[in-house]
Amino acid sequence: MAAFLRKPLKLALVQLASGADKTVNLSHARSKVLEAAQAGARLIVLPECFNSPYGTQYFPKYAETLHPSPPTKEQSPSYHALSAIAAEANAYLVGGSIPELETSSKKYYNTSLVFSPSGSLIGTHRKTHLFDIDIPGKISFKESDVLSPGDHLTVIDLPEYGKIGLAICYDIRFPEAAMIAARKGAFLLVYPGAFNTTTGPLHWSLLGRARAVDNQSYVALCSPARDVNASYQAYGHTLIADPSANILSEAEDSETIIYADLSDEAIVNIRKGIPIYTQRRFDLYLDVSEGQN
Ligand SMILES: NC(=O)CC(=O)C(=O)O
Repeated sequence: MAAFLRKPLKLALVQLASGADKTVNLSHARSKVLEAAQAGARLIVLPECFNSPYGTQYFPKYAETLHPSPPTKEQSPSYHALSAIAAEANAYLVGGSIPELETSSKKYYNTSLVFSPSGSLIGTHRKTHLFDIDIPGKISFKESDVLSPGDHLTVIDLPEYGKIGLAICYDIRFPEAAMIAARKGAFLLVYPGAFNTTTGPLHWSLLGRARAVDNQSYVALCSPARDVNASYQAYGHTLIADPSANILSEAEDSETIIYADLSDEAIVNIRKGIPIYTQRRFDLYLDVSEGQN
């Protein structure tokens, strides 16, 4: 079996505490990413909306322009900060996500930027499934009031290590995208995400483990730390699941960094033991949208 992960990798997920001040958030992200790099992490992940509070009322205020790429520092301070932080840390950096304004279409997106250890942008993902839910008496949220959905699935090659699938938060509820990334060879599925205190206890860990067991890949879910004064309270519980769906590490709800050592053997062994990869009947479910009314 070909290697999915070419050499062992220490992964760090930063459960960052962010506030209203973007400049402070960026400099705080820098110090936590450098701390993770100092501990040996070579792939470091920040949470969804890591440089702002999370909420539809905040997206326009905090949005940055990313095109044409590279943007100027005025257009996107976060782009330049993340690029510099990745280079200083000498690590791959999944820059959580930030609200993006595409000036040509005047559309807003929830966008993740990924940088190499030299500080080059190597991938982006715009959240493809928007968080529009209504659970009476608990939580109503409608990202689509402000945001537009991205229209691409994202797999990024980290040259020394292999491929990662990248998606954002609500995207995890759609197993098709995860399976496509895994079948393209991703050893890890990364989700910066901000579940809340209603859906988090119900589904966060379940979905992380489900995507791991479906795909026999590592899964990383990276949340902001909970801010009890915020209008939207993130669940926290940043976690890393292995390809057998064991939770290798899980945070509580306050700021912290969690780590895991990822190896190719863990992927190869579970795929040998429970060989669903070769047992799949794609002849029976070529087009899963067929059942749609
Ligand atoms: N915030 C999200 O995008 C998703 C979420 O909280 C959920 O799916 O639950």
